[in-house]
Amino acid sequence: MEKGKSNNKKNKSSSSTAMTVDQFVSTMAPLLDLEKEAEISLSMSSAETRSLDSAQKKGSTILNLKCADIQTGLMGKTLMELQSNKGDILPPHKFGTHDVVVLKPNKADLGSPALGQGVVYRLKDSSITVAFDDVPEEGLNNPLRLEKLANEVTYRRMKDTLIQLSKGVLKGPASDLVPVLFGERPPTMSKKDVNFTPFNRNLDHSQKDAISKALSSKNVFLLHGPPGTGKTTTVVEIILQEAKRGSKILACAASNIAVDNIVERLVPHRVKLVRLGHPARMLPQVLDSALDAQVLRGDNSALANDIRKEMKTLNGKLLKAKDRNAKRDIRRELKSLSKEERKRQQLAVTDVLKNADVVLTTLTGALSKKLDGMSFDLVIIDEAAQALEIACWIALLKGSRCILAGDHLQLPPTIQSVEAEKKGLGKTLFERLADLYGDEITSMLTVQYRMHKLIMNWSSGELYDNKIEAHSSVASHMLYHLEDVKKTPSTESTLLLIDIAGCDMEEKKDEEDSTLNEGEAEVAIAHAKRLVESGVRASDIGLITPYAAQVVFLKKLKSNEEKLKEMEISTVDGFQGREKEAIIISMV
Ligand SMILES: Nc1ncnc2c1ncn2[C@@H]1O[C@H](COP(=O)(O)OP(=O)(O)OP(=O)(O)O)[C@@H](O)[C@H]1O
Repeated sequence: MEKGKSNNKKNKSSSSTAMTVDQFVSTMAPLLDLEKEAEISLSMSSAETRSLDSAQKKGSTILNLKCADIQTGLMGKTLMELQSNKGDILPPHKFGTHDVVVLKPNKADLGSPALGQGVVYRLKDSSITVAFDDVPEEGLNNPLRLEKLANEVTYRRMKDTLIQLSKGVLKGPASDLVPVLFGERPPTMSKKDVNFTPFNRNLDHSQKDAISKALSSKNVFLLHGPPGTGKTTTVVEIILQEAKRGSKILACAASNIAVDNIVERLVPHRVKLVRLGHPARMLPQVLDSALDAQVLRGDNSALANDIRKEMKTLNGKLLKAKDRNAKRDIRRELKSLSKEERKRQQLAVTDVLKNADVVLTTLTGALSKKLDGMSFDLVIIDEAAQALEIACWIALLKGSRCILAGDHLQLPPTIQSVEAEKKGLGKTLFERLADLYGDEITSMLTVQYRMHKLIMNWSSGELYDNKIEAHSSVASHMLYHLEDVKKTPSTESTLLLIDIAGCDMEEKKDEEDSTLNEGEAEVAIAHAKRLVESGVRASDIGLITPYAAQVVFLKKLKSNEEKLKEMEISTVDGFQGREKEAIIISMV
């Protein structure tokens, strides 16, 4: 690390980015309200949405669906698959997995009651699967519609956290951490280098350095991970080392998928962990680690079950009893059993959480009542540069030390309200701390395992001071090195630019004011076909674009191409953190 540079950075920024707790709370509270309003106006509940058709055009409603399949699974939830009554693919929409939705009769009035409320579990071009807690009982044989709800719970939770921060956190687990994160007290590191024996034998030098520094940090550490440099790999090793030291850890990320990614990589190491959250939001392979699943396996759950059986017998007796005194006695017994049952259920949850060395959840999930009163030795946040600072505080208030992993030079969190964004809602804690303390608390990973060096060189030069090197496994990797791929003009270039200027391919706007270019979309699909014809598997190709309207149009073109069925199409944001052998970008 360059010392001089770190000091520079610190001096420059302490004045420009230091912020007191009070300033933070008073700036953020109104911005959160703006953001909430913007999100509500995007959803169905908006007063501006006067008709169902306009709601469908906005993408917040999908009309005219049929129930194609119902299954039970997922810890007692009902999974319902819905398809369009009108054709093979769903109309353009803005539903995403994990969104909260309501199911209604297709033609029911805007404000009419729902048949059921659930969480989007799976999305395909032709169907959408929703997980309901209870099966909607009637109306499923008629046409249906789905409406997207604004996620008000998340805002309430963030507001609660601001209130907690504003009340002062002199007591509580984070009392020593807060002053450091607001620049009132300097961060500290243990004097001695921490040596460790890695669980992962493949760690590179920059990963090992970062881990050692993370383990010696006493209050805050930033793990800066440029694309493909093994940030999550490093986070997993830090968690394992900390668990080995006896720390109780809360590990979070902004998105469910990022949390599951960590769970998946921890499970083989048999560390005692629990994943908190709605099972419909988890990857199938981590469900075994879910709190719900572990609670069901616990002794107290078995006891609660026995009590429920006993109550059932007693209820039967109560129905048959004639004598008033006997009835009174049974009722009394039922009441005490019911209390005992509730207690056992709560204990079952507490047992699992107390027993775990690592608790994993999304940032907003960390405000779950189940974690009330619990404190952690360490809070680790992955994807921290994509999370709102307020969301980070939900987790941070539960711990005395924190490690944030991310890359503030990649995409920031998505913000709906232009005004809130301008006024600073999107400035992340990661960025603020990087400005405030710089190299003093940061390690950057410098070996990347994703890209050919020619692709990497641009970002390394522009953003990372030319410090990134490509690992030998990828440095010269070409598409035609893949099994069964032929050397053709499409597979022998590392980076291919196709200029469509002057080709009569004009941009246009869709009803939502999103931009698309149909001609360019055809060029992109044609290139994907050439790659597949050269032997590249469609599932190894990702087609990304900055505009939602272009995604919709590309998907429409793809639906006519059998060979491209397994190719993923997504917005750029939606793809961040993923990897494919070949990426086609439609810039529009
Ligand atoms: N030391 C290593 N040796 C070999 N492969 C590695 C090493 N570290 C990471 N990788 C590989 O590099 C890829 C990216 O790793 P990981 O998912 O941890 O990166 P990341 O930095 O979190 O990614 P993103 O850029 O999406 O944030 C993975 O395929 C991983 O297995």
